[in-house]
Amino acid sequence: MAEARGSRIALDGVTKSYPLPGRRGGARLVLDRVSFDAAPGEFVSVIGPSGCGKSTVFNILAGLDSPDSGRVLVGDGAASGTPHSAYMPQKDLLFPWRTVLDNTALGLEVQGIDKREARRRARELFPIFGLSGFEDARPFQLSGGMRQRAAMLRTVVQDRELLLLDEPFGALDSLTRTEMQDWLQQVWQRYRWMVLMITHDIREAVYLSDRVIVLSARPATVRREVRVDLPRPRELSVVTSPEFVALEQELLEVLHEESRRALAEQESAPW
Ligand SMILES: Nc1ncnc2c1ncn2[C@@H]1O[C@H](COP(=O)(O)OP(=O)(O)OP(=O)(O)O)[C@@H](O)[C@H]1O
Repeated sequence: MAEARGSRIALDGVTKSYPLPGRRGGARLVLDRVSFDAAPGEFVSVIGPSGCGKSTVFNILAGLDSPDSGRVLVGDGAASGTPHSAYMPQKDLLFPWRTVLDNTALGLEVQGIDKREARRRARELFPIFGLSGFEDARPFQLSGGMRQRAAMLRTVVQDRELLLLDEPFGALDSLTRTEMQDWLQQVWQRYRWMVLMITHDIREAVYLSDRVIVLSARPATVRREVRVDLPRPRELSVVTSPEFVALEQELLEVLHEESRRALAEQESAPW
């Protein structure tokens, strides 16, 4: 098992508003003093009602957006200009005209790494990501699970301290999804990346994570943090253990409560 490396990354009192769409003036508060962290080698999931601000949190962590107030901390200091995270968005965004290898090397090329070197580094990971033999294939020749693994390889190969996975398995059928969760659990165990993952699937969050963070209805605040102390490696059958079911139940109750609040809020102020 790899040694966990890197620095703790934290959101410290992050607040963010966006202008109201189609209205002159006025703003919608999306994040309200959100604070949480991830430690090197830790797998943390973020769940919350639809539209509560999860992707906004990721955009801020990835440096794609900036907070109105509050900070992103890396170690003990405020994040500098260098990106510390690699972001895997909801859609796999593989370019259809590029081979799988060229797609997976793209993130490194964008960083300015020589094309041959970028391909060499990406190619090395193909066996781990179950993609050997598909280096020269085009994305349409891959199954849904393989496409997601290719998108994840492109993210991991960038060798950043933090991986941001935004619903990585959201578009997959349930069997493929379970296989991918099992696979990710095994590779994570080997590499011990620091991961923040957005998911709508509580079972997936508990199965994969060391900690689950529940965001409230918008404006998002941290509503609950739950530690998952189930021993690793986790068999798929762990989902039926009483400890697992109790955690799932606790999270389900909080999430339902927040989803109901989000719905009520939307009915009273649909903008
Ligand atoms: N660039 C933007 N400009 C204006 N409003 C935005 C912008 N980005 C997000 N929002 C608004 O902020 C709120 C939170 O959006 P966000 O995508 O972060 O939620 P989410 O929790 O990731 O949603 P979902 O679970 O549906 O993916 C939404 O009301 C959205 O319309």
